[in-house]
Amino acid sequence: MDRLHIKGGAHLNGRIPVSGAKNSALKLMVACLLTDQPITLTNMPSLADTRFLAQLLETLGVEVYWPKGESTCHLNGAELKSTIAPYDQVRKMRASFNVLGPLIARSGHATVSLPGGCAIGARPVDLHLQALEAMGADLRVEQGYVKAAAIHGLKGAHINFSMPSVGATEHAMLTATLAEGETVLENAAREPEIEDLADCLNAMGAKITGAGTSKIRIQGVEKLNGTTHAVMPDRIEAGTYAMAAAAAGGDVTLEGAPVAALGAMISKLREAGVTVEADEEANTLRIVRNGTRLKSINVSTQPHPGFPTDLQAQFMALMSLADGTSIIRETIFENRFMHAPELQRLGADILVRGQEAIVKGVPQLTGAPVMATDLRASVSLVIAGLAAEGETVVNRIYHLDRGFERLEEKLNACGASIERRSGEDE
Ligand SMILES: CC(=O)N[C@H]1[C@@H](OP(=O)(O)OP(=O)(O)OC[C@H]2O[C@@H](n3ccc(=O)[nH]c3=O)[C@H](O)[C@@H]2O)O[C@H](CO)[C@@H](O)[C@@H]1O
Ligand SMILES: C=C(OP(=O)(O)O)C(=O)O
Repeated sequence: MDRLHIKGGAHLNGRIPVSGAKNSALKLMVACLLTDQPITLTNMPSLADTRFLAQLLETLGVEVYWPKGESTCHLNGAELKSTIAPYDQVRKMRASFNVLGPLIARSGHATVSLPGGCAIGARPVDLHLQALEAMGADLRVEQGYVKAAAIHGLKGAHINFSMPSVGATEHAMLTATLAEGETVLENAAREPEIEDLADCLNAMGAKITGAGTSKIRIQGVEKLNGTTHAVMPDRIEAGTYAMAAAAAGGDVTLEGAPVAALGAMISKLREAGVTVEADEEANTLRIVRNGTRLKSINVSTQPHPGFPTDLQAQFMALMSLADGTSIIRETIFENRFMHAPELQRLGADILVRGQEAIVKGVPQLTGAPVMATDLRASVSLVIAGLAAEGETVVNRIYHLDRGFERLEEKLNACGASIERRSGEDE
């Protein structure tokens, strides 16, 4: 199993290019199931998750042409050969469950394993299933699989989500593009990745308005076409490197950053005393911290445009070095503080009480062996390791490889010292 050896203490200076967004790319890839014409996705991040989803799509009969090292992926779903998404290919990743609705829309039936993904809470799929049922799908859950059929086709529906779920909004939107008549999604999630998906679907001939607001309207069409679409830049990756620079100190410019999508994170970094120069036209974000100690501030995760849950762990790493006490509230997932005990191994002072973590900043962290427990938790340990004195070994980085493209290369180019080694955990 791979692990990272990080020699902490170096300031970060330089430029980091931001990759395409994992959470957007995955749903864009699923869109290829809705058409018999080719889809080309550019700015694709080559990650464990995107490569893994490509394999699931191949199982379903999609021809995938995506050579290693290339950021353009060609998907051709002209002839689907299966409507079964097996457990082994769905359990590792949340987004793969979103093939269910498109398969029903295209083929009239589907059997899809219940999903996995990061172990950060119960993560039910009731809202996905309610939306598909409202559109006329007949669903049964048997032996861990959702078995679905829509004998009379899918029909547009009025769906009022009880909470703004990103995955359920995207799943309903994908499915409704081919349903007969109008679908209205109320209390829809407003994450930027939803707009990116709507832009791609509209380029394929879908009729979607309101994506990015809490009310989305989808006028069903009979057929969708192929298209070429550039995956939006990864706001979580950009936010992560911004916090790495803030924690380690230095002067880092993120290139191709989705500045407008990062408003909440930028304000929190500024409140903490970090200099952030955001240029929306040039798509750059410059992060500077020289010498001054970080101020401790409170944060509560919220659906977009609030502070993203996917940046909470990274922010905790940062606050563990701040002057004073910070309260971090996680309101989206029930169990997303698994990084706290690992950060404590590096000397952080954190007390978890239910949905809150009370972080008393310490002047210095010290390197130690730690274990990655989920994707964003892993990268919070990298951030802490970069700022810590001595060597930190982050074990089980397969979690990290799900969502960060060329992480060591990007950080080492700015002066970090991170080495990947294989073998037993240390
Ligand atoms: C692959 C991907 O894009 N993953 C992102 C997506 O996950 P994902 O789409 O799984 O997250 P959701 O927005 O659906 O989850 C938000 C909340 O709704 C709850 N819920 C969700 C669906 C449902 O059917 N029933 C239900 O109760 C969840 O348990 C959670 O408490 O959005 C999350 C919240 O921004 C991010 O952390 C994930 O990185
Ligand atoms: C939690 C994440 O992914 P998933 O939803 O696939 O578990 C994530 O991207 O942080």
